[in-house]
Amino acid sequence: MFSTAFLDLPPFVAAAGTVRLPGSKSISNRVLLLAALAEGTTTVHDLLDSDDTRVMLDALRALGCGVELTTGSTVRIHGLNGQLHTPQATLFLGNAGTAMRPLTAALSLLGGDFELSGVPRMHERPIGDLVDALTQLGCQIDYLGNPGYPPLRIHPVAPAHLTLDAPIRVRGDVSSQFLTALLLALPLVAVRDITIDVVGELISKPYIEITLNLLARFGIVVQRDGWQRFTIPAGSRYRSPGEIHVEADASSASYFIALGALAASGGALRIEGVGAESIQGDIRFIEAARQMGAHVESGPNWLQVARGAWPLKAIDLDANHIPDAAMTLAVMALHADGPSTLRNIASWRVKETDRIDAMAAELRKLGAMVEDGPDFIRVHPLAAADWRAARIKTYDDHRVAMCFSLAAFNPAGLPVRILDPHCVAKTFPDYFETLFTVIDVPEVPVICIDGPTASGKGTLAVEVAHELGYHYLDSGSLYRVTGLATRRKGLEPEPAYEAEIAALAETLPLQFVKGKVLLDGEDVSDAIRTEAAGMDASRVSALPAVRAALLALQKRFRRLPGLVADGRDMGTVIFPEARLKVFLTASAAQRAERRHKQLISKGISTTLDSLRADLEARDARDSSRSVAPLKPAQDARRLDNSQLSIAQSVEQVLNWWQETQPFKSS
Ligand SMILES: O=C(O)C1=C[C@@H](OP(=O)(O)O)[C@@H](O)[C@H](O)C1
Ligand SMILES: C=C(OP(=O)(O)O)C(=O)O
Repeated sequence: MFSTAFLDLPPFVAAAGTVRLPGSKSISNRVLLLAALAEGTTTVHDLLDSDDTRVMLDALRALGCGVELTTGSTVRIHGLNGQLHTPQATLFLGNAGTAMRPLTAALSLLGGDFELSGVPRMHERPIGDLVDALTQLGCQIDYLGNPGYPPLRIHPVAPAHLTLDAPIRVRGDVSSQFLTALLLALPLVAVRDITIDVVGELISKPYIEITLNLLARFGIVVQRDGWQRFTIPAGSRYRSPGEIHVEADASSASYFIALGALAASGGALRIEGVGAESIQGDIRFIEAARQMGAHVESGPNWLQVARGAWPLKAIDLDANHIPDAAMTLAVMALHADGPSTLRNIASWRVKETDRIDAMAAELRKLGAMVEDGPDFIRVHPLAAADWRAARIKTYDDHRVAMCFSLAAFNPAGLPVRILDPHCVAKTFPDYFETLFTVIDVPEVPVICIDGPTASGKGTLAVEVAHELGYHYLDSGSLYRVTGLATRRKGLEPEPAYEAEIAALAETLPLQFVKGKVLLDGEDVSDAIRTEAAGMDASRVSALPAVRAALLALQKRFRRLPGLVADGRDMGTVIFPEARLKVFLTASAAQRAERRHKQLISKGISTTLDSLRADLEARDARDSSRSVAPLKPAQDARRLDNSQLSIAQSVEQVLNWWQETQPFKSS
């Protein structure tokens, strides 16, 4: 997951390959709650691991439910059998509607004292219609903030005091989750038939199908009269199915379906974990994508997508049945042959953010003309000349972030900046990493930081990489590791062994993991940092065959979303086309002092004078060697950090990087 302030996506040109998507949020949280209410143990396979499921799992644990995390994405839930072990809890439910609404209903009926709260936006998302329905039953719920919204306090009520004989009326026109919550919870008290009447036009209907389907898997067969009346038969009891598999998330699939529809070439994009037979209503996104021209094939638990019509065909769609996935259509609409309209989407206004406003504002930043109203959005196509490189605000809404990643696919070849990319953690923490496995870009960004020994380039490069979410290549350590591997093989770092050392370098089993350098899995970070190892590194790096062998290895580090490479010849030899090259220097006195401190802190004794003499000798050798001598690239920016703090150097490099980007501040 990217926890950076922003993530820059270079322009995409093609997409191909296979993605396996994480589990459905809607199924995961329903299954967790049902398993917790049921008798017996339920093993849940392929459970989504994200913010929304984490708050549900934490809540279940706080209620005394046994939650066993087994291998990978499998979780074992030991059901409460309708009996609370802990009838008192304060639960934080983040921004998970699928936790807040169903838990409110279940806890109101289970009897106990509970406080339910969430993130500030959750306290702006309505729950009044559900509370009204529960109050008709005799439940006691107080609003702790604004009436009609969380946070809530739930008081215990004896089952005998519940009024179950009259139909329970619930409004369905703000969120279907209120009806889902009642359907999931009422079997707890089904001593007689319990009827729910839906008032107003029910929205997001396919989510009710998911609820009914999963209730049936847990032994509860709800009788229904269309979308108006639902009856839970007397004597209904949750029975664990023992094992249950969670399908991949159909809404998450929409971003990859769209990508397949947009990508010009590169072959088809295969999506695994969900197919057209899914129980999730959002799978009907594929009908809309096909209508716009996408080629979508499907089989058991897979989809395959390729570009069909181009430009895409404009669409005019009542998108009430696919409220989440429909946002993706709004970005596809930029490539259509006319304006596209998504209708009947008023519920967008009460989700993670006001999604109609958010989509309209951010699409406009890209240059698009957008019309919007209380329950619709109309997006006009965007001509190549009108696209702008935008900084996309994400409003802590995972779907805004994921939708706008698709804007990196544009005919103007512009990058897109996604602010606060970590918001995808709500339902798809590794969204960007997954995206990067299937997209093709003309140029992966790279920043080179070269400079003499002990200039602080490693620290600077690590920090810059951290700020941008980029990969990091410590090329100096490649030579150090090669030097170490050379010694371990019993060879001298001399020209006489050049061929053997080059062969060794070519297949170096090297990884940089969390600031550590691993050689064949062994942490050699300290072993390669001794002065002797530095000398060996300098000697092997002067061997042309070794440099050639390490060249390909170094280039392989250049992966999305970008790379910060530090060394001596990153800008001159390895990545000469890099858009930003920094040549970092500091006075020999300063560098000797820093190195001295570093070694002392590691318990290695040395003197300042000898260090300075070594540094100067090494500088002379590195800048006079015939192969790739240490010198700034012609187009390098020089940074003397003798008088700068690390933070100031980082800021300077980031500012230079920013100057190479087309984003306007907006
Ligand atoms: O029941 C569910 O799992 C959901 C129902 C929908 O909400 P509304 O019914 O509020 O539209 C949907 O947007 C949400 O992401 C998940
Ligand atoms: C609306 C959404 O979430 P929630 O389950 O919190 O309602 C969503 O995931 O798009």
